[in-house]
Amino acid sequence: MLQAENLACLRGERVVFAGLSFALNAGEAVQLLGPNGAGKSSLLRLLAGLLTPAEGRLLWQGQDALADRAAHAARLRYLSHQDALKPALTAAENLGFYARLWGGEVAPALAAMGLAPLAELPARVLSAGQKRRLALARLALAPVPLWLLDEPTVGLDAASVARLGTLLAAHRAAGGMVLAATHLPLPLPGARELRL
Ligand SMILES: Nc1ncnc2c1ncn2[C@@H]1O[C@H](COP(=O)(O)OP(=O)(O)OP(=O)(O)O)[C@@H](O)[C@H]1O
Repeated sequence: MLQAENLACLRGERVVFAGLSFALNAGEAVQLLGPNGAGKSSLLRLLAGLLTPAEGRLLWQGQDALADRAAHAARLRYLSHQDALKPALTAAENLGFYARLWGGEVAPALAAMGLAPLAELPARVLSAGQKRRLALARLALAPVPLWLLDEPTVGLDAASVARLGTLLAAHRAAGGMVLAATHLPLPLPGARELRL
């Protein structure tokens, strides 16, 4: 279980949010909602261990999640606004880089996001939506319990949103947790809403 207790986040000199508490159990999903600048991306970065909370605690199975940042990083996938692709590498090579880090098979992960026909194209020639799909295909590599997704469906066509829905459903059915910031409807049936 992931538990946030009384979290506060400072960016620059400003308090972005404070007194934020929630819990996420195996198989559960939360959609992070709120206007531009409300702190959704900041919360995801904080949950990913990339920002330190100004106040409060983040617990994983009842223990301080951020005491060992490497152990925390190993239990999550964080997808930011940026697709983090190397433009000169092909789609398959980009995913292969992460497969070597995390384990998993490149071909089924590409297929999960409908990218098999584009496997040998350099990432620089992919369209915006295809780049987003390639970033999302990382989720289909080795399983980890916690997915933190920042506006995952921006630029995706309907078929790709449905493919992401399949990945999300399988992840949750296996006990995985999802926190996703979004301004768009997400394929996350039964997700709770957390409004910042
Ligand atoms: N490095 C930084 N230094 C100072 N302020 C920052 C920094 N990064 C973010 N902020 C501020 O923190 C606030 C929250 O930003 P954040 O990106 O978390 O919002 P968001 O809810 O994800 O917004 P959006 O819906 O536009 O993606 C904003 O007011 C932003 O200007």
